[in-house]
Amino acid sequence: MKLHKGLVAAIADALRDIFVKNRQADRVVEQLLKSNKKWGARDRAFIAENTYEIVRWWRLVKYCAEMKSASETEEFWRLVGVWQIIKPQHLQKVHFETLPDWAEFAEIDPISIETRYAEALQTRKIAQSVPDWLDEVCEQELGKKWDLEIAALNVPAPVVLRVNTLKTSLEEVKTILGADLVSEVAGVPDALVLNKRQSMQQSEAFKSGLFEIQDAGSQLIAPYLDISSGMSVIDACAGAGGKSLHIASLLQNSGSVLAMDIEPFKLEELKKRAQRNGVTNLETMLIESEDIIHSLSQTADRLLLDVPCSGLGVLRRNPDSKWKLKPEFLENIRQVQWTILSTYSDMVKTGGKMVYATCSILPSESEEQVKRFTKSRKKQWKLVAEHRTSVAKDGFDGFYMALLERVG
Ligand SMILES: C[S@@+](CC[C@H](N)C(=O)[O-])C[C@H]1O[C@@H](n2cnc3c(N)ncnc32)[C@H](O)[C@@H]1O
Repeated sequence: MKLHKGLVAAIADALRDIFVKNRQADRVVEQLLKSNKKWGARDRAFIAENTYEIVRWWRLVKYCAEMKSASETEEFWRLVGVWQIIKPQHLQKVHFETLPDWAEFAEIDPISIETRYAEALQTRKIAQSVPDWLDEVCEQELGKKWDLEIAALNVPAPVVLRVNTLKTSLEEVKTILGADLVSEVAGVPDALVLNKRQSMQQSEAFKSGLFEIQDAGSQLIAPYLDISSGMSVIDACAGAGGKSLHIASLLQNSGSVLAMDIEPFKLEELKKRAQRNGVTNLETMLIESEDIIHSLSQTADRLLLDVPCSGLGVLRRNPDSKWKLKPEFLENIRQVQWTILSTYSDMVKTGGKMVYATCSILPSESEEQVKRFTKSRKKQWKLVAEHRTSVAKDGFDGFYMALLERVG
């Protein structure tokens, strides 16, 4: 592949938006590709791939370029050039022979970059591209496991579909998409993984609600609630409803799903998705104050608390969150998780069950919160089971789920 100035300019602009204007990487790439219809499929793939790669390996690329930070367009051009030099070794991808002889790349010395790259590999936080504070927190909480986990979290994730059993079956979706293009996932009955990455949102099958895009680890959470037909289920941190829709399909539209959140725009998106999915047993409710929670005391057979978290378990899908996450956020979010767990749990009927879930690899957001909860509510709650998925261990995003029963 030959480097073209137009493509490098596009990647440099995207990086500037992400790192200087602090915009979300997936939005930036989506908007960039939409606004330039003249690029062909290969160009689009090149821009998206290289932008995400540089975001993922940001610290490593800057180290090799001997740059502390970047804010000017020419600095982003240089970083794109430096990435082209280290990429073949780093990702074992054959790319192109030499960097073009452009004025924008005049300051790049391939030999010193190779030397810096070899040095970088000696230090995990540079080689794996993580901020100092995050490397410390994860090492402290995970010990040796952190080495394997961060290496796996730096590999792009596959595209996984959840077949919507309200409308179709796994076999039917396999036939529609082509049985040789998808694979089943052991232990996750509605999941199909695409053998080759591609966007599915424009397909007719998606638009008619035959499947949703949802990681296999995430697909284990709704079934963990141990749902039976006719139950009333509350999903109290429903967001745009990935798991609410799954709950509705497990109920086969019987009983009820109450999807709650503090963000109205997420619930609006959920309503559209529910319609596309053929869901008829779901209502949404905006949490405007804690009074709403108290008014629902002892009403749910099942409660899902898919709490807000660091998102460290889904880093391979959102590599920019490595740079956007801050220690203060982590501290604050643990407090929010605790408040949700200790107050919202009251919505469960005695004899009912709840799942507390995070997409975090950190015990402090997960196991430790549940331990603290069961210890302080010994007479009311008992832990039935807990489970973790891990990119390093099973190839799924890093989710934690605990099933608890209300006994008093
Ligand atoms: C991990 S996300 C949920 C993802 C969603 N369950 C899904 O499957 O797509 C956490 C959600 O909690 C919501 N949230 C944050 N604080 C909350 C609170 N105090 N009460 C309820 N929801 C809250 C956020 O708006 C966010 O949508």
